[in-house]
Amino acid sequence: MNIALIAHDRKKDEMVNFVIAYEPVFEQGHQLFATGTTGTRIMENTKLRVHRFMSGPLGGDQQIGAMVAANEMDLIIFLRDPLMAQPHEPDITALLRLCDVQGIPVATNVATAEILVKALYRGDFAWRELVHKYKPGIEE
Ligand SMILES: O=C(CO)COP(=O)(O)O
Repeated sequence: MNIALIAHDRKKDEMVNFVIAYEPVFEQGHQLFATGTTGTRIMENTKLRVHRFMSGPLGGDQQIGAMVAANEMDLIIFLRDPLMAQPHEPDITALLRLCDVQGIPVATNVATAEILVKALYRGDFAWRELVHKYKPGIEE
């Protein structure tokens, strides 16, 4: 499963603590992706390997969005800061919109993230493997 982890600045500690708590689940054969600073913080605090895209304000959300558009991202945990405006708000909205276009499970707070990670552990997202297997190639 390809999993994206994204957190705004005032949510980064929460994200790091969350990933530490569920590290045994995340290390079970999943590929982890993150925006730049979030990924760095996770790698500094866990043994997990994370593919880091650009920082969010510089286009990282859009890079993850490109994977979602291609139906290559399976699960997103995006701890947004609901109390601070972000300069790249349009990118954030676009990413969440693409999740709705493709029907990708996305959590925007830690309570929902916990439910999704427990579902991941149970194998509830195994259907996504079929999506990968039968995903049509790029049309001519
Ligand atoms: O801004 C972000 C998501 O919108 C997060 O970016 P960073 O992980 O680089 O701080």
